[in-house]
Amino acid sequence: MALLQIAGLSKSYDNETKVLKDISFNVEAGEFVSIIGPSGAGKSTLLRCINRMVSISSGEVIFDNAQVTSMKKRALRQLRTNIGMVFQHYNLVPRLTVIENVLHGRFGYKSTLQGVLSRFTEAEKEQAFYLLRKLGIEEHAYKRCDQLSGGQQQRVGIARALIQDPKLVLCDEPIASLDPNSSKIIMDHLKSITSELGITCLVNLHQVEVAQQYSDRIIGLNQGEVVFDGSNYQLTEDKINRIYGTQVRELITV
Ligand SMILES: Nc1ncnc2c1ncn2[C@@H]1O[C@H](COP(=O)(O)OP(=O)(O)OP(=O)(O)O)[C@@H](O)[C@H]1O
Repeated sequence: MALLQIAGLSKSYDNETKVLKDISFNVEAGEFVSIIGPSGAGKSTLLRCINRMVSISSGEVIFDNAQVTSMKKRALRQLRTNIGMVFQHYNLVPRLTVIENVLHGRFGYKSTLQGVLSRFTEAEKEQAFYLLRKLGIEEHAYKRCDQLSGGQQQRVGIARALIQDPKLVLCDEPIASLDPNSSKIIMDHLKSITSELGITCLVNLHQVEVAQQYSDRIIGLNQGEVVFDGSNYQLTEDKINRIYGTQVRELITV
């Protein structure tokens, strides 16, 4: 069975306008899937429905055989432990050190008291350093996060997601705030999460060509609907036009 199954998913924030309309697709374990589409197409909302950061208006999201749509508190906590999230603006605690931010990824496994006291095991600390080494930022472990560049901060965000030991990592425009060099470093790391660690990745992207370069599969959203679902080779100019409408030329040449 697919790791993630989405069937007939619709979302409205105001009970009037549907931001997502009858979305259906599956993601297999070990896939690297990009979601592309113009601004406002519903890409972030879709990711937020998957980990229930927003409620689902109708339809089904099934993750790892569990029905996400109806999950209550305890089940949601478990879900979010299994799903790591990487954000455009990193969502780190700026005044805390890199290593502290990474260890925050373990909070889902702790009791409230352990969390408040920041009690982490030696194995968790070793794993945090291992991940920082893998991501090439171990030397910054004791620096405050706000002393790091954007690209370095995003690598901290990736380490924090990975230390959760997730089955799926959701990335919401992970390179939208980064220069081309840092973007490449981040995309290479995200790709290796799937190719080396076997963790499934679902990545929202603005840049078509980045999606084409890195993805096993691309899903195109337009006005809340899936208008393309296929491989890079199937994403012809016609299909890109269907996804972006008239904005296509501008976006492709960015
Ligand atoms: N919390 C919210 N409350 C009300 N409307 C929202 C909320 N979040 C998003 N929307 C609306 O839902 C629609 C889809 O937004 P969403 O952020 O999911 O699109 P997106 O494809 O990720 O866009 P972008 O690429 O610009 O981030 C937009 O019209 C947006 O204004």
